[in-house]
Amino acid sequence: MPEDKNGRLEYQAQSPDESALVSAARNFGFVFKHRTPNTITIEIKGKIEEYELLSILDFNNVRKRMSVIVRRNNKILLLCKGADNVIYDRLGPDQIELKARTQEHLNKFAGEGLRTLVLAERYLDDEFFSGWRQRQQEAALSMDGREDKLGAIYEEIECDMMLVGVTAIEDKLQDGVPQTIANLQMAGIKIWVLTGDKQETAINIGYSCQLLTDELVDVFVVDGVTLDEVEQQLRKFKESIKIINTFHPGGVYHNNIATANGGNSSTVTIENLRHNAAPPAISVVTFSAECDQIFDGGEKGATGASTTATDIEENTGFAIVINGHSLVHCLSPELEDRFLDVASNCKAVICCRVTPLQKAMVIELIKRAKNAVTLAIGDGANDVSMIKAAHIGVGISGQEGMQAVLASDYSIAQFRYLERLLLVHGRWSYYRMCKFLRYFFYKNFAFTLCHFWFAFFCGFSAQTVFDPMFISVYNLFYTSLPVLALGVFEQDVSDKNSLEYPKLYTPGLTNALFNTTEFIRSVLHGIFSSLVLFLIPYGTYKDGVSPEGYVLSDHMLLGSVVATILIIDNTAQIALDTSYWTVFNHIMVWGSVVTYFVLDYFYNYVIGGPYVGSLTQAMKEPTFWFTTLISVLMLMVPVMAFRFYFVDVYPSLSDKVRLKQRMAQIRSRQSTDVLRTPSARRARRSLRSGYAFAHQEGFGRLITSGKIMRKLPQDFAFPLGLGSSRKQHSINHQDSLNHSNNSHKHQQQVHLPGSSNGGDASPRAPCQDLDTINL
Ligand SMILES: Nc1ncnc2c1ncn2[C@@H]1O[C@H](COP(=O)(O)OP(=O)(O)OP(=O)(O)O)[C@@H](O)[C@H]1O
Ligand SMILES: [Mg+2]
Repeated sequence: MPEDKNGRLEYQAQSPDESALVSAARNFGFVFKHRTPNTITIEIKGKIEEYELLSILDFNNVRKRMSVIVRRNNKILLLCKGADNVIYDRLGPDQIELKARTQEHLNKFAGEGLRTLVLAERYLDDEFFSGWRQRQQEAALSMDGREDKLGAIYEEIECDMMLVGVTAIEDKLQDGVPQTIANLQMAGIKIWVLTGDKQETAINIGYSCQLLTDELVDVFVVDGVTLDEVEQQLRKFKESIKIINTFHPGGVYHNNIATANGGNSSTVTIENLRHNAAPPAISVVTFSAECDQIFDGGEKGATGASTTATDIEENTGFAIVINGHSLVHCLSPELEDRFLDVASNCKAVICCRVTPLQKAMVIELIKRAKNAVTLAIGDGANDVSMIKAAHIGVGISGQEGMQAVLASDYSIAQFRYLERLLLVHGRWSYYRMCKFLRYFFYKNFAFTLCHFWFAFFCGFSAQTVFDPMFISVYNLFYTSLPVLALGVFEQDVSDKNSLEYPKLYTPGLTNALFNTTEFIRSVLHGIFSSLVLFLIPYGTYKDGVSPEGYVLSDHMLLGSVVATILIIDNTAQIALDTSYWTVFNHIMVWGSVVTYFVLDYFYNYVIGGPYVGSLTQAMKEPTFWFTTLISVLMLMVPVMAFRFYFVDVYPSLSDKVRLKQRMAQIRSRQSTDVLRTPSARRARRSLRSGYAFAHQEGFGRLITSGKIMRKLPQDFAFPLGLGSSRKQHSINHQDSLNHSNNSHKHQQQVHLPGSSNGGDASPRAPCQDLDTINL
């Protein structure tokens, strides 16, 4: 539809291709002026021409073409545009030379990454057309199988056409696509591109978004027409992979050894990388982070998650490009295993000329056969089925309309925001959820099992150790909000660092933060806590008498004391777990303890609960305070020792990044608020000497000066203070190894072909080496 905007014609089109074409024609002096339901008016070099519009043969993704039938000067003309292979199959005879020349142009355009459309025309005689129209109207009115019937009728008329020519439209990548893909790959996510474009265009896009690189050993192209051909091609590729793996043990084979995965997985699918301001989005990317299955025969080693990611990224191996007609066979039950086997060995998978249904089928296959978590991202109506099929559907709102957005779970405005969605929000969400769960199990086991131990001392009489009111509101009032605040606000590293170190994402892929082991650990921790919580007060108060001669060994007093220590322990525990303190966390955590005492008083004294006076009496005696202190120390010291040991000796990437973040904070705080006081100067001096030391010996000795120790969060101060320089050496060694790999990679990235096509001149270099975290 042409629209007059301030004297200039603007076009509203169903597809951005079309608006680009009519705009270009307008700029060359062929203006699409006006349109009514039955007429089209154009202006050719100032001369008005009017066409009668007889019929529109709509586009769909199966037909991959569309036509209009128009009449002018009593001649009926069919004009058709569509995908090259589809139009070529429907051309009349005797155009061999024209076809060959056009094919050359097509290849050239597609090789440059342009979206091509082939145009053709056919003059129709009146009689044939009226007969056809009759049939078309009948088919259009039929109640069942209308689509198929119309398809067959369209087929009748869209044949014997004359080739007119070919158009090519630049479909620019959106900003930041190569960078986003690189970072997501580094995060251990596997990417598949599913596009309706032709093979050459798809490969070119693959290069410009750096999914395909010159580092690849081989790019396999599957274009077989029959099942046998496709099978043979797949078999051949499998052989090549085997041979190369044998001869390049440092390459892909290396991955086989090092990939470690808990058997779970995650796959992600993506669509549309194109620029909003440019013609339409065409690419679909599928991600899969199935580390253990990606590499054939990969042994499950004992390596950690970050190692897995390193190995994935080092896999320069293979890429596979599959054509739509071959994909049909690849998705058949006979070949799907073989197909997945080869695809899993490839760093990049690109499927071209794929129909919307096939996009969904690919995802279904990955979900089913790989047991992977999939994410699909796309912007067009042709991505809707894929977005619906994937576990997580992301729609990009852009020029291709809102269908994808409406079908999706998340919608974003640009492809590059996916990085933040996954690496920041996705990661935080997982981290929060796991911490929440671990704490939740812990606190409930610690609470519940006190009754179990008490059963041994109350003759299994089913008497409860706590006040029934306490039991009812323990989870509701005293311990729910702190863990909720943790579940909402917690973050181990900042968003900036999450993006800077994509490998921080990998624990999620391997379910490292909450799994059976973690569950058992929480339960054991709960059991241990409940033992201390019950037995220490029990031992203390068993035959207890106060100095004034009051008997302290009664059930209610014991119950009150255990409950109080339990609440204090829960609070201390969540305070230790919280690494990101907001004002809400403070209110919830400390407020919970205060609430406990206030409610206990209110319930017993004001409402008149049965435990009136028990806690008050206990609190009057030093015994209570010592018991509380000893119990809390016994509960917290082992936990802290255990955590500090691991943070210090086996720091995860997240620990290291947190430390770096913390140091940066201290530095900026040092330089701003307390600059001029003598103590600040001393602190800075010690910080500096700490740094000097840290550079030589790792960060182990950094915290030896008291000033800094107070500034670090508790879970860092101790481990660092206790740090052994021996271990730090090994960490540094590992870092330097990573560094050498990484600098090698960066060097290679400079030479990537098509990086200039990315529309992303100064991408943020993916920073994934651990040694940047050096102090
Ligand atoms: N409006 C149209 N008119 C005629 N042909 C079209 C039109 N839109 C697309 N085509 C042809 O049909 C093919 C398939 O289109 P489809 O929408 O499935 O995928 P795409 O837009 O090329 O890619 P993507 O899957 O990345 O969106 C296109 O490559 C193009 O050749
Ligand atoms: Mg499209």
